[in-house]
Order: sequence, then structure tokens, then C-alpha cells
Amino acid sequence: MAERRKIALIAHDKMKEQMADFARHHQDALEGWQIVATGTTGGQVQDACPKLNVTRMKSGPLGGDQQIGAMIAQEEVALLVFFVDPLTPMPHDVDVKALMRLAILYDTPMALNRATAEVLLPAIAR
Ligand SMILES: O=C(CO)COP(=O)(O)O
Repeated sequence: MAERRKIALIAHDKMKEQMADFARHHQDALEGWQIVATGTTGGQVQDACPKLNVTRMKSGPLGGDQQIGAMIAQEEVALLVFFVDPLTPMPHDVDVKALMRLAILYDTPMALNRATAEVLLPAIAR
């Protein structure tokens, strides 16, 4: 099996500030990875972390979650960090669920909040 070289970062709107802060805080650890993100999240992470080379997919509601799901299905993703907003209904909830389902199916480490991300990021260090 090919090595999983990507870390995927996704955050819902109310969680984006937290994601930018998480990425800024861990910029050095993230630097050795290929960072992929949904469109808006990726833009904010890139602004917060100029050292990182962030590849931006489409925005989540426009298919970005599904694009990252495809990378998970190809077993390219070492870690999915997905800061989900637990209080806001999403029009693309089915895509969000589908992405989580693929992460479970392909046994991909998945952090759905910052506390878990803080534990997993050092754990996958190469
Ligand atoms: O909606 C999202 C995840 O479901 C995130 O998409 P954006 O990063 O484009 O806002």
C-alpha cells in the first residue's frame, strides 16, 4: 500500500477560526505533509500559515467534502481533521456523513474536535 502523505483539514464556518489557530500552532508539524483542505477552510489556513503549501479543493457545500472523501478512498490521507459545527444544520449534511463514513471504512484517523486533533497529530508523526 502506498504511503499516506496527506493531512486533510476541514472546518465548518463557526469553527474556522479554531482551525486557523490549530494550524498556526502546529505549523512546524504540518509542514512535512501535503495539506489538503476544502476551499474556504484552505484559504484561511493558508493565510494563517504562510509556510504551508495548502491544496484547496472546492468548498464543502459544492463538493469539497466528496473530493477529500475520494482521497480517503484512495488511501492517501494519514489524518482527517474535521472541525464540525455541532449546532448548525448544514444543507450538505449527507456529504459530511459520507466523508466520515469513508474515513471509518478506510480506517483513517479522524479528529472531529480540537482535543482529538491535538492527540492524533503527534501520533502520526513520521
Ligand atoms: O462545508 C465544509 C465542510 O462540510 C467546509 O467547506 P469550506 O471549507 O469551503 O467552508
